Amino acid sequence: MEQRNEEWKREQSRIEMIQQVIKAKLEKLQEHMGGLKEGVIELRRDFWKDVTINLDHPDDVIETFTSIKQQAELLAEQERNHRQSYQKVQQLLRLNQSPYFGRIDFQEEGEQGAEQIYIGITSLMDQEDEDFLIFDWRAPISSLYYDHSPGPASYLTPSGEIKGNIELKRQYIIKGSKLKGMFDTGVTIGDQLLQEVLGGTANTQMKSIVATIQREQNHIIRNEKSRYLVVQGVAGSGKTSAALQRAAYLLYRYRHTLTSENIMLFSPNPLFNSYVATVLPELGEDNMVQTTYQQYLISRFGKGFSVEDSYSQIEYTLTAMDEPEYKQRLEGIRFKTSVAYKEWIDDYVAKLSTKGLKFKSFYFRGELLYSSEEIHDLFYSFDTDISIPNRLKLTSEKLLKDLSTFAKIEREKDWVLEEAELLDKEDYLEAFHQTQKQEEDFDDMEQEERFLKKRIVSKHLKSIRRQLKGLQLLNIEALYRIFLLSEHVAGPKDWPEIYEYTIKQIDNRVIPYEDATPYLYLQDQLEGRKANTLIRHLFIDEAQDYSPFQFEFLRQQFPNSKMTILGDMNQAIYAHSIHAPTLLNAELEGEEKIVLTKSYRSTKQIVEFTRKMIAGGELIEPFNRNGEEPTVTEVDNFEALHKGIMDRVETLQKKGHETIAIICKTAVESQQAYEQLNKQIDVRLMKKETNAYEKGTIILPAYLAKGIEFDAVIVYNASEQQYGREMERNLFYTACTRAMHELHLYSLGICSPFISKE
Ligand SMILES: Nc1ncnc2c1ncn2[C@@H]1O[C@H](COP(=O)(O)OP(=O)(O)OP(=O)(O)O)[C@@H](O)[C@H]1O
Repeated sequence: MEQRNEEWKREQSRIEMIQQVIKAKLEKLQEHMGGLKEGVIELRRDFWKDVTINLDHPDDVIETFTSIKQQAELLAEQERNHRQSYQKVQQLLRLNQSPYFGRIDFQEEGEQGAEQIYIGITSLMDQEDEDFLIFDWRAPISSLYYDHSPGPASYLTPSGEIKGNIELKRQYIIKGSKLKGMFDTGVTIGDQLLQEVLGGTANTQMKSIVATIQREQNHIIRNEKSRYLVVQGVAGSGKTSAALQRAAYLLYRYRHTLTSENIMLFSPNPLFNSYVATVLPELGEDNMVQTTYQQYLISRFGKGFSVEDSYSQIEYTLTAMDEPEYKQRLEGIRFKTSVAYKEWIDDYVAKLSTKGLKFKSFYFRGELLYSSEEIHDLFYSFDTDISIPNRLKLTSEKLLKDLSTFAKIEREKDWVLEEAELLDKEDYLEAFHQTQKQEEDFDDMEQEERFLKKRIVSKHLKSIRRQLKGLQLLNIEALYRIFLLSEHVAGPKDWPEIYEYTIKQIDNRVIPYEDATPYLYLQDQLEGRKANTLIRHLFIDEAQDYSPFQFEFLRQQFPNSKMTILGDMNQAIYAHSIHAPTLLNAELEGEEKIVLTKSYRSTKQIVEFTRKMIAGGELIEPFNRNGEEPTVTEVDNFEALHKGIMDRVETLQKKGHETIAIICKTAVESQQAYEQLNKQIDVRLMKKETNAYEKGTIILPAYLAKGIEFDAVIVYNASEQQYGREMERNLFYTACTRAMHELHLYSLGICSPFISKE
């Protein structure tokens, strides 16, 4: 005890020493920044004073230009300096609150004595900038802390492996610069600390887990070799957490070549996007680019079509079982997301190389300029060995050349002069300015008129030019329609009904969700891929929801990206992904697979209850945190259902649970539940457009709860009727696994067969 007290005092005084260092560094930085700020202000104010402007001779112009450039560079440099110092201040302030969370004493082979390595969210040097007082958690040596227990250990550095012995491994809880807890740990990273973290209340924003990263998660975070890193992890195993810390790791590891703009996250919905958006800033990094697949599709389609959203598709598959075309729609969804459908498109594209492409016609002021037949003939006049996109390029180039000649002739026509007379004052003014810029010695009036005529014709040709330059010559919609109707090798039995449904939707300017990817894929095959080369690392969360076709599409869109693909087959909830191949189980060349089986989110009782709902669930290992047994209550009318739920909400609130989710199967059910419950308790309804939520009691459909967690979950109606079909199993499992501390199920009539009666 005595010894422990001594240790405690020693650690507390080290924290105080660190505080002193931080204080001194902050003072120095603030002084420096004050100077910088004044410098920037002064530079901005006197910018023009310090440049000599002389435009009399070409030499003077060059000199003036150089002088402005130098001044601008100086200003940019000072501003950059200021920004960097500001970031340093932020980091120091963060460190001041909680300087580190871990320590290892490492005796390196061949060295005298063990070195004490303190680990925090960022590094700190001593006053003299000679030794590290704190190591960044992402530094090579810090991996010792995550990967090893006391005893022989090694870590990798860019110049090779370093071996040695860990003599001590310690964890700290430091709040407001005070030591609140200290544990010497064994095999896993601080069961005790993890207990404490996981036992806390749910947050409306995800938290970073750097202090308690587990060994298997550390492998995901630090993996650098694989082109595709695929993580199959059970519900609550920390996939999303690992992904976010991995992004922070990559930004650190490749800090000279990679920025947050080069990393992109595809997440399941906007709500999830905002839920995870604070993790990277908490770690002192800028957030990465975040999107959803739906947003990506919409950005590609533009205004021409409205793209059915994935949730409308789910709502349909979960509610429309009694409709006559239901079976065919489902069959259509499964087929159109498969690789077989992609192969149909590939065959079609191959045929189009020699004949059959449909082109747009282009009109100028209501009159036909280029007919689709004319463009067709021009296109097929080029050698068929040249790819379709390249022939489109040649066709466009030729048309653009013709267009210039056409424009010159058109400028002399009467309509142009007539239109010129109707121009605004601004147009004239601009024409005047343009004329002033010309060096030729023309009559000004003549110049002005020429300029105006050119401008008028250009304005009318702008849209045509843009389309030609963008190689948008093809009528993709017509081609997709023809494709649907053409002869194919064996496909689904009800193909005619399936394509008729699609055509009906397209007639109404709607692209069914299952057709959106194939449509764009066809377009890209023909027009050439619009590859995004800025993104170097792509994270795909909830990867079980992506079909093999969608993945192929993404791979083409991001050809230079490495990918981290994370998901859980048991949470596949789309009609195309249930018991079907998805991105998660695809065989990818250059992939590495990591399986996570331990669940951290929920109590042991909840994990033991939910794992019986799925095949292979016995492999899921709960983290040892105890709580109450989940409950199942069967009632025989809605009144009793609502009464039971309301009483439960009250009890949960009294116990101090802050986020309580009443999870329904669909949006329709959520709306009905809301209308009933809202009359008596304070609840909020979450819809697909919702992109943030606050603490309190909320009602939402299961598919919107994906990826998120709550203190307590109440399943609104866990009856056999609602969750009885095989395709509803995963949705049910997903809903139940959102609970951290308590799970309660209410059922109108007999409860779902997915609940084990043992
Ligand atoms: N090493 C860890 N230390 C502390 N908390 C952790 C750790 N790993 C996971 N958690 C916590 O467990 C919960 C679940 O993590 P996360 O959401 O990342 O899991 P997931 O695998 O993406 O879950 P799901 O697939 O069910 O959405 C979160 O509250 C997270 O903070």
